[in-house]
Amino acid sequence: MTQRPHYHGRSETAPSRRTKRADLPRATAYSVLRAVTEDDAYANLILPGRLTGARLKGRDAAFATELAYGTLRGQGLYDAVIAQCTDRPTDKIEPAVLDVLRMGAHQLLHMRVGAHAAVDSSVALVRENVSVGASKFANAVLRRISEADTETWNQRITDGLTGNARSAVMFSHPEWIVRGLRQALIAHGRSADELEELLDADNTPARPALTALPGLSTPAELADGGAEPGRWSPLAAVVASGAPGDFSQVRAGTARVQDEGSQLVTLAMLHPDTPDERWLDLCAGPGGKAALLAASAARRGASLTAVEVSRHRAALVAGALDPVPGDSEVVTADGRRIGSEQPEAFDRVLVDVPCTGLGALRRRPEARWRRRPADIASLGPLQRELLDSAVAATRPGGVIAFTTCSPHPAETLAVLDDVVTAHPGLSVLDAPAVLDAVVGRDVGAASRKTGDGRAAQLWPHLHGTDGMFLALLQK
Ligand SMILES: C[S@@+](CC[C@H](N)C(=O)[O-])C[C@H]1O[C@@H](n2cnc3c(N)ncnc32)[C@H](O)[C@@H]1O
Repeated sequence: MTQRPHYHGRSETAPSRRTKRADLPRATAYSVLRAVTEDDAYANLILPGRLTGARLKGRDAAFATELAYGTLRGQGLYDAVIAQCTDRPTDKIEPAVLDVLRMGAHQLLHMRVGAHAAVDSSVALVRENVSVGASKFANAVLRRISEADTETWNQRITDGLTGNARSAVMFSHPEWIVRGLRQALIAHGRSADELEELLDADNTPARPALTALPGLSTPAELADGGAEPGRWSPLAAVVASGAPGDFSQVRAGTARVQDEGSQLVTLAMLHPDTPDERWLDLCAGPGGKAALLAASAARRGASLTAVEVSRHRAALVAGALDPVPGDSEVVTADGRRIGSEQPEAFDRVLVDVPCTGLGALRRRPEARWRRRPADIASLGPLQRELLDSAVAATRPGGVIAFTTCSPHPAETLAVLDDVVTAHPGLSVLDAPAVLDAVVGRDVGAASRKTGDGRAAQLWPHLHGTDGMFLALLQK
């Protein structure tokens, strides 16, 4: 059994004093957990506003962030621990109390918070937000958790478990996702021995990466503001401390928060040789890749059409394109219709299909608990129809980039195989070689061979990026 803890806090030091009242960082993290549990909120969308609202900065903001995100990621593991400390099944514990217990367990087992501070502040949260009676229950459970160390708890909760079931508890993932990620490693030609490293990477907070939009800002300017160089993308800078909003370029929309994996797959579709007049982004919301495409199109004299079916997300795309000069339009429409409405009209087409997001779990702390196995099957037909539409919308000789932020073979290689079979005129380009050319060195992203080329797969545990999949097709 591995000895390491499986969570890595950005800030593991607590507001230090022993407390009988809930302090502001903990109360803020708790309010985020409640919104996620009660209102299906997305933690990464609401947390920045809650931090600002509570006027938390620096160390306190980092502590609240780690508390909220770490608790959400570790929920499965903490529920297994809590289940051993009470006769009450976790689904019979009042959710407002369970959120505090999970947050307390995170402090006790994976942050360097003293036991008294972790227990007392949690008990205060329950007393202030639920009831005195419930706070006594929380006190008893958390004291029991504090009586053993992390390693002892790891042994207790995995006792008798093997294989995927053990990895699921140990690394706090639903078992069906562990199974899917194991299948993904094997399908893309990697070893299943990497599985625990991959699960561990999902529990490791990612530092935000920025894209300097070509012609509008540069990585060097972002470095002047304190960012560090990116690892792969020629446009990347990494926020080493503080928040992305501290950069004037981010506030102006000339640099954007964007994972390096997303930067690379977007740059890759611009690499193959083909004329540049009209470009299409068929699934554009919220607009990260569209902004990079629009800035690049402006420099090549091309135009961009960004299609998005959701009105709300189309508005986000419009906001992302606003600071970018050049010829771009946002169309609120079903991308499945574009192929028949505008056949053979575009030179470069991006199809960044809706997917389970299993490659981006480290940046979406609660996503692993929201997704269901049925999502994979239900997204399959839409992914194929969007790709078919993209093929129809591409002019002969044009290039299509099929991307997902999931490595699951049912959402990547199986979709690619079906589309290549349905359109015998398509060639599969060597996407890993294109990524190598974009980066200027060996990226090591080769997946398996498909048709006359190869798809590429990036991995959180190998590349430190989201698990982006890329296939490049030429019509
Ligand atoms: C993975 S996201 C795209 C992310 C985007 N490319 C970016 O980098 O910011 C998939 C998007 O496809 C949109 N979508 C879903 N079904 C669609 C359809 N039938 N036509 C067009 N867009 C669709 C979703 O609303 C979602 O915004």
